[in-house]
Amino acid sequence: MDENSVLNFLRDHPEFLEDYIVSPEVSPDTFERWSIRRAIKFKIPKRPFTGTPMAGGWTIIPGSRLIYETTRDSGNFRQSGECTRILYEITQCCGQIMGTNAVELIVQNDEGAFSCRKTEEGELKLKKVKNSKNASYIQTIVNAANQTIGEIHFYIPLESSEKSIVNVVCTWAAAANYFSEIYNHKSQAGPDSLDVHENIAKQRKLSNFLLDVARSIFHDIVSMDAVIVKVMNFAQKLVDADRASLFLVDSRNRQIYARIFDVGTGDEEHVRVNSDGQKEIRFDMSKGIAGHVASTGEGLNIENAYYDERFNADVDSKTGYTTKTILCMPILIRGVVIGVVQMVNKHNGAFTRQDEDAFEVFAVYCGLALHHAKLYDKIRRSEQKYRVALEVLAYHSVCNSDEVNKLKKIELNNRIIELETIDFNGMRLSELEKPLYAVYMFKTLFSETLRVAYHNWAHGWSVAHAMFATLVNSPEAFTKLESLALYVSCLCHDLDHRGKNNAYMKSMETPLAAIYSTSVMERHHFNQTITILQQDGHNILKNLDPEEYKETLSLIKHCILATDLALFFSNKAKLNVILDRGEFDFSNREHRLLTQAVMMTGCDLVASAKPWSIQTETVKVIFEEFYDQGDAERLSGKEPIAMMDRNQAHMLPQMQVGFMRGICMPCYDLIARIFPKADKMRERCEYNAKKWEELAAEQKAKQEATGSKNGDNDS
Ligand SMILES: Nc1nc2c(ncn2[C@@H]2O[C@@H]3COP(=O)(O)O[C@H]3[C@H]2O)c(=O)[nH]1
Repeated sequence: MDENSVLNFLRDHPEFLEDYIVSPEVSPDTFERWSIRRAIKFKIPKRPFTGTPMAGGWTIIPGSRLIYETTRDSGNFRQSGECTRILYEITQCCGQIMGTNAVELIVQNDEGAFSCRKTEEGELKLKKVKNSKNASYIQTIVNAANQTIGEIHFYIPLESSEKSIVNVVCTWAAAANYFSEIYNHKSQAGPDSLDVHENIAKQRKLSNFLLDVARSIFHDIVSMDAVIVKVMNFAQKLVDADRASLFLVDSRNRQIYARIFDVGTGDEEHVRVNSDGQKEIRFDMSKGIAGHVASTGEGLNIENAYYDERFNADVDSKTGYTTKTILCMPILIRGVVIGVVQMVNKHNGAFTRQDEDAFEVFAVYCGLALHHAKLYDKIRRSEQKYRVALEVLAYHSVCNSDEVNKLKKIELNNRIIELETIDFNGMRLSELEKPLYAVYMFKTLFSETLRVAYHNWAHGWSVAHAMFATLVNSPEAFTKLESLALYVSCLCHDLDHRGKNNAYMKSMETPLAAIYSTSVMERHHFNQTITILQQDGHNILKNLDPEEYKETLSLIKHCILATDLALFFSNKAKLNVILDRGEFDFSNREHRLLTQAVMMTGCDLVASAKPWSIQTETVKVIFEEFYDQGDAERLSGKEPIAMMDRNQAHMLPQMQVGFMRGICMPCYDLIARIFPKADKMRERCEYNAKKWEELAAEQKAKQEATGSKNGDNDS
């Protein structure tokens, strides 16, 4: 058959030709190449956009839905090709919109340009482009890193309006592709853009998390340690570290201590939260990577800790853990380093630049949480102080001097009989008499129950008197300011005492115990002293110059706090050692302060050095107060100590022996070593101690004779 007869046959039998063309004999590539050649040859006019299925069974779905579905599914595509497939679909979409097949996708990568075609099985095949055909119009598609990731070659001329349609579609496609890659942080456009996407995906996770942290800080007001642990835990996972810890700066001692340590070991967050930086992990700021960052305020990324001379290996030796890589950032509040956060041992390799960037953001959030914690504590403390101030105000509301003078002039009988009947006419009382009668009725009803039996003004006076008697007999011992501080401290050392001791304040979680963590009552007494000094007409120190004023206040604080018996034992021990070594020197500031402290205790316990009759009378009221405290403790379900338990009253002499021998005698022995003239107190205390021992012995004998615990016959 010659060429003509073949052509005639094919013309007469079109189905034969079509069957051949659509048979496996002709590959899709060949078919597509033919269709492109045909379009070029005949400049086939564009068919109106009909929305009908095109070659390959691909149906136009208007606009973004197509892009959405393609990019949404891109997450399920294999690593290689999901970007190419999106570009291929977009190319087909653009061809459809332009009503032509004469479009071809060319993808670019490091190896050059490739033409992209679809096989019958729907696989995309890339074929290296040897010589580019002269396309009528080329639409480029770029990624977030502004790199060309593909070109759509049109082999038919496009109007400018058509070009802008194609441009819009491709721009959206690129954006959709970009976000689909970010969401799956995968990319075909080469390592750089992978970094970009990887990093942006991380940033997206980071910003979502930090938003969550901010929400928990400002909305849930959960414990700040919980927030910080949450932040640390996420940071540790984000930078893929094995351990994380938070160190706080103790600027007074130039040390840092672990507030949160070992975050991230095991499933649950194994966290040790030290509210006040207990001993476990604490070291000088001059040591360690943490110390260096805390001192310099600059972050460090250490690849091998043991090769870095700044590294503090002591902690490893304590914990048995081996540190290799460290990422450490300072936490700053208003430019001041308050702590450092540390990530330790990245699971693969060293911490990266991205880890540093992400972690820097975390350091800010840790600072935010810590700052908030401080503010929150401050608010809580000032709230407690406010409550105490209200209590004190209620207790000591001040009336003016004019009212006081008028009230003094009004004489009331010890007992006002007519008040005890309903018929009494209160209307006839003056404005001044009413409060006076109210106080009379209060005292008549409650004076025996509500007054503070021992820690009242009489005690303050007696302690001040003891200090006066000591100072007046040793005038050269202290400076004027020291003597002033000592005397004023004695007067004020138990201001606003409530008849309860520090142990009670703590166990009952009172507002005062919430404000002061140590020497609760003594700090309150000092605070009350300051409050009085700050009231108009009450500042007896106002004539001192600023330096003297400051020195005197500091001495008053030292003296009042020294009346906390818990501090006496260490003061006594230190001073005895100095005296035993013959090193005591009155010109030494430390020695003077210790002497003042022990003198405060000596004056505070002066009842034990008074004549026996006064000692027994005083002890009576002391134990009245103790038993009231014991009753209050029992009411709240707590067992009082024997000394405060009125059911153990028979043990009083025995307890007095313990108190005199264990505390009072050592105190007066020590004072007599420094002030020989004060030996009188020691002698009197020794006498009283012996008297209590006799009473204790009698009590014991009675107990044995009667078999009853308190020696009474009716056991
Ligand atoms: N057992 C006992 N305690 C005393 C005696 N004198 C003072 N105290 C206690 O010693 C404490 C010293 O400090 P405070 O004045 O706060 O409270 C005082 C009492 O609790 C005493 O004679 N016997």
